[in-house]
Amino acid sequence: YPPGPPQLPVIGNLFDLPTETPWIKYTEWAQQYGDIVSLNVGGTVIVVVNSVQAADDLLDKRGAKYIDRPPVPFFLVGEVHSSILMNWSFFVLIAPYTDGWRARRKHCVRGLRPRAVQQYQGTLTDKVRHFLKDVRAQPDAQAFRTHVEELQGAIIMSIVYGYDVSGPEDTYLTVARDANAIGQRHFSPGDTLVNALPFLAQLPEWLPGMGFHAVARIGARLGAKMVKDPYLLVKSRMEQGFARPSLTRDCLEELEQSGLAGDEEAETAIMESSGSLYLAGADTTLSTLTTMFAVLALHPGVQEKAQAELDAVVGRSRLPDFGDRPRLPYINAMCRELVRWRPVAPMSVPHAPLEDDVYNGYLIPKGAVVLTNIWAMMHDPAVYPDPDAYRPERFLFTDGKFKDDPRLAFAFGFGRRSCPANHLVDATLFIFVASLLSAFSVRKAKDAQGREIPVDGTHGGRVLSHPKDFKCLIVPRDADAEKLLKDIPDRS
Ligand code: HEM
Repeated sequence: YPPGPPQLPVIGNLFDLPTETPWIKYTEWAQQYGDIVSLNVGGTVIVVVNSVQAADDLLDKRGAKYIDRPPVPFFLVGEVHSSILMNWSFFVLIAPYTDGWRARRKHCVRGLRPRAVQQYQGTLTDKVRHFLKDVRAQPDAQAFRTHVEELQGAIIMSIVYGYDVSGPEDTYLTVARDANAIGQRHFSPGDTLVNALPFLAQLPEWLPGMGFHAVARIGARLGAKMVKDPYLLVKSRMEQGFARPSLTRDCLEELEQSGLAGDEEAETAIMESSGSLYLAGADTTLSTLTTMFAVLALHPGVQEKAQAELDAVVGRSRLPDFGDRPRLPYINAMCRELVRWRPVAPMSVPHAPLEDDVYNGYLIPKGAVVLTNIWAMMHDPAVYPDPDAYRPERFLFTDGKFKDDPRLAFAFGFGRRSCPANHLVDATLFIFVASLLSAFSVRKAKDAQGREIPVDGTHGGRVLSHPKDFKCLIVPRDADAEKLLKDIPDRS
């Protein structure tokens, strides 16, 4: 196996396994042991891939081998374990490599490809403008997080189902949010014991510590509802002839054109791939967008440069749109630097090899848990000097033109399980940052004595990274900005 920290008999590295911000410890091990590090936890081999070269060699070039996911017992069903917990086999992100996963992934990729995302630019712009209006109405120092949460929910429901959520208590949104909360709390082995020791699922429920069964039942019910209800809404709207364009509608129309309308298996694949997207996209988007507020509060100079660019290109009499994008290199560079600075999935999502593999003389056994250390790749000082500094200039040429960096695609993973939503995230980030800074300035909040409250730019988390709680002030830039905000039409 690849080198790694020393192991104890039987339990191996059980007590070495980092739980909070594991990417920091994994990066330290990478410095000590090299590009590929291995651990052993009670017989399961964990392989951490720390460099772009090794990740590319293994997960991309040998992608067919690394296409599987290790099981997440709390989420899965009888084929893998003899007991049934949440039964979220619909969830593309965690699904094992099967024909069912392939069909579901195909819809996600198709529905989120660049041409499809272009079709959603109007929706993204509208939703972000409503968000600006919400912030103006309730500029409280911590409420921005709630507004961002509502924004990401509104974007996903609109793109996936052509459905406008009615507000934070919207029925469809509430079900998705509650299901997601259970999913996020039970994903990693450190979150739920049954993930580390799957045999526990077979013990009687009345035993102490078996409370996870009851939670799994709630998760199962919510998951089924989240997948089915909005899908049936789209179907009924299509029958009545007024379904708005959406990922689900497009997939169903394509099915019809290929003569497969009514095919239960094909329709289920569409329903389940759509139902996966809130789970995969909600917290990732939330973390990324809220981090931008920390960046702005911490870097007033960056904010000023961005606003100067917006004023020169867009002016003060309208809000920006996607047509402005090619002339806003600094805003584009800010978005790229955000993805690099605080990668939201720092250890990606584990892959699992379908068969034994050998790399540089080391064995990576079938069924190992293969983690990709995206954090180390995005913070490699040889590529990004002073990596913990937020510096958009990394992505600009000396003449100020935008300098793209293909390495940033790796923030969305590698190989055949890579994130299908990278174009959507890119578009969302751009319109979000450009619109926000046209209307508002973000500053550190002040305490009762008028002293600035420090903003902690570091992140916490286990699987996803998220900014630690912080406060900030979001104030309209001036009278022009107030007018722009007032002119945003109310939600229809
Ligand atoms: C900043 C935002 C996001 C980041 C950084 C991100 C990153 C990732 C990463 C690292 C993976 C695992 C890749 C791998 O296994 O190699 C992934 C998978 C996935 N992401 Fe994202 N993601 C983001 C937002 C979204 C959004 C908004 C959606 C949906 C609308 C989404 C849908 C998915 C899906 C469906 C998968 C599973 C793919 C599969 O297993 O075949 N992601 N994402």
